[in-house]
Amino acid sequence: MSRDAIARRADGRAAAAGRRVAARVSLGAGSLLLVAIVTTVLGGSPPLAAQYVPLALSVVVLGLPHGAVDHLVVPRARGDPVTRRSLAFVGGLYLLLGSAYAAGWFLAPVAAFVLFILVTLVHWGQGDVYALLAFVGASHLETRASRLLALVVRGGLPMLVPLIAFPEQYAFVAGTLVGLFDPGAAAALEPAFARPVRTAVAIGFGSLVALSLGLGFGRAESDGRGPWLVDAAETVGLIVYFATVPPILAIGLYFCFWHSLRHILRTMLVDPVAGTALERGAIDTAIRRFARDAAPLTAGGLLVFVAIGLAVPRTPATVPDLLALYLVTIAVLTLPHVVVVTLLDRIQGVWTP
Ligand SMILES: CC1=C(/C=C/C(C)=C/C=C/C(C)=C/C=O)C(C)(C)CCC1
Ligand SMILES: [Fe+2]
Repeated sequence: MSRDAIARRADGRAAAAGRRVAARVSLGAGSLLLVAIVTTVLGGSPPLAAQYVPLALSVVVLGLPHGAVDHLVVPRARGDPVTRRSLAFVGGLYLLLGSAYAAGWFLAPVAAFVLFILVTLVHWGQGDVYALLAFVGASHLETRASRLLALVVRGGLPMLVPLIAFPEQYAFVAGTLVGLFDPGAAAALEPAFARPVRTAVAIGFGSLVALSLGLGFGRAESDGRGPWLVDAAETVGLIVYFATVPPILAIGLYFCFWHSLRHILRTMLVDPVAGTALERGAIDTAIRRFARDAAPLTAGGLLVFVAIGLAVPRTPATVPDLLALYLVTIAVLTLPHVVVVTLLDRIQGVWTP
């Protein structure tokens, strides 16, 4: 075997070792959500003040930082150096898309909110499709159509199950976001929370979940149903989770310990320094490297939070208002983040089986 071929094989083994560590970390953190289910079922809903804690923590822990390495991931995934040009591209993307969408919140807050839910559905779904392929080895998602269906299912879990199970809290949070810009406008969303709409969503989305898991079961090799079983267990687990844990708490924990953690592991795997550390199981080294990379633009994200807070017509004063302001900040930052992650998907062949 040539020296190149030996190096490639060693590379492949190392990458597989890194993905195994990522799989273990993400599954371990996922079981935190199980704890939240058990606590809620046994002890009832935690007090409202406590429900805000994970979202508040996500400002500095996992949540906001997960997108703060967007300026580094594309060149790293390509094996290219980070250049002034690549930085300017991501900077320009954030400036253009972010400010256009921020303007949209002022001009048409109801439409901006609906777009936020749709973008989150797509983005959280795309993140899970990557994790299913790279961490779980989901060979049952072998066609692009099956991956698209998995995207809708995985993204629909956090965005649609709370709508079906907790319409009042959903409407309340929607009202605070829209109300930051136009207190009278939130009434336009009311029909979305009516029982017939929720029933239709439950039937439609439930059918998609059944279709996705059913087709996957048919495609999974009979000798290796493991990845399908993980997919099915995660899907059912997340349905139970979002149907029982109150949504502000449920989404706060999910954002940190599911979506952001999985994406952070993905960014570590494309980074030579953090990736090598993960392969050796040196998770602390990988975390320190990530924290250093993400710190400056996490602070940048906080500036966006302050800027939007100063610009909204009514100064946010209550905890729900601050949460609304934070979610609008996330919305504005997420749109360009989705473009970066979609580029990453392309480089990593997530949509080209
Ligand atoms: C908190 C919360 C909601 C919305 C949260 C959203 C939409 C979060 C999006 C986060 C993103 C896009 C993070 C980036 O990866 C709902 C569903 C209205 C229900 C009530 C609680
Ligand atoms: Fe993300």
